Amino acid sequence: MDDVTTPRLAVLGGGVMGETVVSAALRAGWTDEDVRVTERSAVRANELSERYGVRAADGNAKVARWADVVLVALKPHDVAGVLGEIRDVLRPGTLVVSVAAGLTCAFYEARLPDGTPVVRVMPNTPAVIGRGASAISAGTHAGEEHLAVTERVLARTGLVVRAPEKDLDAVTAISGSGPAYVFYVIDAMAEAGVLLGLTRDRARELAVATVLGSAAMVQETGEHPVVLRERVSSPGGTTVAGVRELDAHGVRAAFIAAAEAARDRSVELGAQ
Ligand SMILES: NC(=O)C1=CN([C@@H]2O[C@H](COP(=O)(O)OP(=O)(O)OC[C@H]3O[C@@H](n4cnc5c(N)ncnc54)[C@H](OP(=O)(O)O)[C@@H]3O)[C@@H](O)[C@H]2O)C=CC1
Ligand SMILES: O=C(O)[C@@H]1CCC=N1
Repeated sequence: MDDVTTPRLAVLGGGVMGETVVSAALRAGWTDEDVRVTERSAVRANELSERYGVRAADGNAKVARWADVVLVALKPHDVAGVLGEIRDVLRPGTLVVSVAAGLTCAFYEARLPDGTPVVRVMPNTPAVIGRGASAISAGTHAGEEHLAVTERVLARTGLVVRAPEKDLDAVTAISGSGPAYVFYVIDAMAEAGVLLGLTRDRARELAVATVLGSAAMVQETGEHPVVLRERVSSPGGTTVAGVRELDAHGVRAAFIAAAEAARDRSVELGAQ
């Protein structure tokens, strides 16, 4: 594997995240000849093949032998079995990239040939529209070139940051699972609008635009969210009345508890 040619990319598991990676790699310059995906279900394999023009008919071992980069997008409890299928066919130097929640680089290194470079990634689903946030960490045998290749694969998914592996369970809790929290907030705001008499479509349109605009405002102004919140809150006005209810209902504490629970679950998934 080198940095100049496009490495052959095998995605093991063509579910939500596997498909996201396939589509991002194709947008980043990989041709459909240079990407293969594996799937348990033939129906799903056909669907991916028709949608992206990539080969999806082979098993994990055949595809892993062919690849320069093997990206594991299986559910965490399926990974150990598949590593058993591919460990004896990997060519020396093949990079293994994992997006599986909780599973450490050491988990892979213990199940793959000595010296296998491993990079652990925690992406999120907005990657599918190029607006994701991912953190990547190198395993014991992965160096700068392996991180760089991983960044090339993820180049069209959105933000990609490098992080020490000890942070990855926290990253999983915040940005990995985070889109679900934000979708939850959007749904709750829209539902509130319906309660107050807006049509469902209008309420959702306003909730989405408000979340998008507010996130963009934090990013573009560089201001602290508290400062921006205070700027919305006119003295004696509507916003302080609303925010007082969020405090009274423990919404901040609920977000912290959600993040801790997600972090703990990530640690638990990695302890198999
Ligand atoms: N969804 C998300 O937002 C994120 C997910 N991740 C991680 O990505 C990984 C995949 O998650 P996600 O895409 O949501 O899950 P999915 O269930 O959608 O994808 C996994 C896919 O792998 C298939 N599969 C199972 N066993 C095999 C096998 N032996 N060979 C080939 N394919 C197989 C599954 O088929 P079948 O359904 O038939 O079992 C399924 O289609 C997880 O480890 C998760 O932690 C990370 C960040 C975000
Ligand atoms: O829910 C999960 O386990 C995966 C990992 C982060 C987002 N989805």
